[in-house]
Parts: sequence; C-alpha cells; structure tokens
Amino acid sequence: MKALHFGAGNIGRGFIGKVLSDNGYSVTFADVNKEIIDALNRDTSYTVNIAAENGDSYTVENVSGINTAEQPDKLKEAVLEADIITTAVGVNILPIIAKSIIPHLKERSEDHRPLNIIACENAVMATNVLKEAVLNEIPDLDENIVGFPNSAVDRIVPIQTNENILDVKVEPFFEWVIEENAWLGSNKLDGVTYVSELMPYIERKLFTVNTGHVAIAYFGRTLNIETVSEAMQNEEVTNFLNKVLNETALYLTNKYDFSEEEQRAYIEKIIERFKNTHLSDDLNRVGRGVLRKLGPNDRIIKPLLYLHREGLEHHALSKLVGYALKFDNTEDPEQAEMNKQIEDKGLDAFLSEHSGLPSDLIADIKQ
Ligand SMILES: NC(=O)c1ccc[n+]([C@@H]2O[C@H](COP(=O)([O-])OP(=O)(O)OC[C@H]3O[C@@H](n4cnc5c(N)ncnc54)[C@H](O)[C@@H]3O)[C@@H](O)[C@H]2O)c1
Ligand SMILES: O=P(O)(O)OC[C@@H](O)[C@@H](O)[C@H](O)[C@H](O)CO
Repeated sequence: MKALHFGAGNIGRGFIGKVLSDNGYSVTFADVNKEIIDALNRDTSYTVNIAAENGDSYTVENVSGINTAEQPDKLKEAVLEADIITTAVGVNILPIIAKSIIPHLKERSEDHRPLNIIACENAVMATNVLKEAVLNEIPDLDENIVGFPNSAVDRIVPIQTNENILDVKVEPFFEWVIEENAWLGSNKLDGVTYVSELMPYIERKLFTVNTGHVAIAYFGRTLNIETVSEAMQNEEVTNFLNKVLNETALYLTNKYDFSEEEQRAYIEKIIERFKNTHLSDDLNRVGRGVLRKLGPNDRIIKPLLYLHREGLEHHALSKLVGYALKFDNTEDPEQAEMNKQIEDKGLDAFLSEHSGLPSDLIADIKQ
C-alpha cells in the first residue's frame, strides 16, 4: 500500500508518516526542501525519538521523497499510485497542493480504488480547502472513489536540532481524529480515532492546546522567555494561561456536549504536556504565523467573538490579542506583514478587517 504525504516537516515525519508506516504503507514524502528529500531517498528510513525519561525510539522504514519543485513526473506517478494522500504543510499552502494534484486526479478518474485525501493542519475543517479546490476543477469527480475526510491532529513536535536531519523528537502524546462518514473503504487506520462529528474534537483541540500555546508564547515573549517549558515555570504565565483556558472552556462547554469536569481534565492533561522538560519548544515557533492566528476562525478570535456576543467572560482573550500584536519575531514574515498593515491602515481598521472584531472589543483591546 502506498501513501503520498505532502510536507516532510516536523509533524509529517514525527507523526503522520509514522502512523502511516505503522499501518503498512510505504510512505513517499513530497516537499520543496531539497536537503530533506535527498536525505529521505539516501537513507530510506529515519528515527522517531519519544521525549520522555527513558523514551523509546522507533525506526520508520521504507520511506522515500519527491522534490515537488523539480520532479513533476515522479509526483504524477505517486498521485496515480497512492492509496491515501495526506498533508501537513500549513493551511495556507493547501491551495498550492490542490493545484499540483488536480491534473493527476483527473487522469486517475478511471481508477476505481478508493482514495482518501486528508489535510492534517491546525485549522477548522482544513481538508475542505482541498476538497473545494479539487471539485471546482473536477466537478464530476466521483466522491465514492475520492473521499475528503477532515481531521484533527495533536502531537507537539518542536523544530528539530538533531545531528541527523531526518530524525525527529516528539512528545509521547498523540491524537489523530478523522471524520468517519467521509472515509472511503474498509481499510481504516490503526492508531486513529474515527468520529461521526469532528467539529467538537477539532475545536476542543484548537481552542485548548493551540489557544493555550499562543497564550504562553505571546505573553511569554513579552517577558523575554524563550521556550514553552521555561514559560511553564513562571507563575505570571501560568496564571494567564489558566484564565485564557477558563474562557475557552466556557466556549467549549457551552457549544458542545463536554461537561465542565471533562474539560477541566482535558486542560490538566494539556498543562502537563506543556511542562515536558524533555522537549525544547521555541515560543517563536508556537507563535509564528501571527496573521493566521489572528484570523476570525482561528484559536483566539473565534472563541473571543462568541464569548463577547454571548456576554460571557472574555477579558483574558482580549488581552491575548494585545500580546499577539506585540509579538516580536523577526523570522515570522507574517509579523512584518501585520506591522505593515497596521502602519498603513491603523490598528482599528486592521482588527476590524482582518480579525472581524467589533468596535467595542477593539476599544477593550487597546486599553
Ligand atoms: N509541529 C506541531 O507540533 C504540529 C502539531 C499538529 C499540527 N501541526 C500542523 O502541521 C502543519 C505542519 O507543521 P510542522 O510543524 O510540521 O511544520 P514544518 O515547517 O516542520 O513542516 C512543513 C513542511 O511543509 C513543507 N512545504 C512548504 N511548502 C510546501 C509545498 N508547496 N509543497 C510541499 N511541501 C511544502 C516545508 O518545506 C516543510 O518541510 C501545520 O499546519 C501545523 O499547524 C503541527
Ligand atoms: O502549528 P501552528 O502554528 O498552528 O501552532 C503552533 C503550535 O501550537 C502547534 O504546532 C502545536 O504544537 C500542535 O498543534 C500540537 O498538536
């Protein structure tokens, strides 16, 4: 069985590639990073190390790489042969991936083997971005042959600093949740949870793990802290984190069937994950992509808008927007772009147009 996975980065190698390999797939990674692709083709295996006291190591074998910028023929062959296609490239890159697979999906249309295409990105219903782009170009695509299940992926994989560029250190915890109804065929993946309704799971993950993460990153950077585990030792940070997570807990328990106790237990587990001293996760990684993270459907603004509209506590999330605006990561191109937009049009117009915030919330944030 063959898997084609776009994005041979941290989560691609450290999580998705490993799960696919554990399920018996030979995994071909497609990426624009020549160094990683060359190493995959040279070594055909890599090691996943678990960041824990006496953590285990696993070898992922039978892997290869395609340089998408230089090997269009190999990419075509891989799309035609794939039994599953996954991505972990960043949600903004999905339109580029869609464009690169559409011609080959057209050619594949006579092939009646079921093909699931799944985006594994931190965004609400990211596979739909691929699905819409594909159906726009191939409106008569048989959705009984090509399925587009949405998914939620959770495993903290920091930027890697290993001697071997393919090896990857990951936290012990992992969760990959997939929309069951959209999955085609009987060949379900082991190590994955299938659910009939994905939205509660994806929002609980995004608005607890990822909102918690940015609370640590954006506030932590104002205190000149560099890593997540270091920030978790600072009481000001953990107090702020708790306030933010109490507010997103209100959103989640109001909107979905999670009880307060369940959400509290979920939060406690995540706080323990953030404290992992066997991982060094840079706050600049956690906060990067600040424009995306201030988008109306993302981890800060979506719960904030809801809580504000419902008259529920949202002070910490408002403060979090203020810290995000101060994020000072010169390596994040989105930060320079955000600063430029604010300089050109002013803060009120930026927050209104980019994040969809109403004027009274903007006034709160500016206080
Ligand atoms: N790292 C984590 O802890 C984690 C956990 C869950 C989800 N995610 C999500 O997974 C996605 C990837 O994150 P990551 O941490 O692995 O990032 P990463 O930067 O390590 O990996 C992304 C990879 O995509 C490649 N890429 C970029 N443009 C491409 C293109 N046009 N074609 C092919 N490949 C391309 C990059 O070269 C890189 O290797 C993001 O959406 C992120 O939100 C990350
Ligand atoms: O990948 P991003 O930029 O959406 O978010 C940064 C981190 O919060 C994220 O990568 C987490 O480590 C991950 O979502 C844990 O599952």
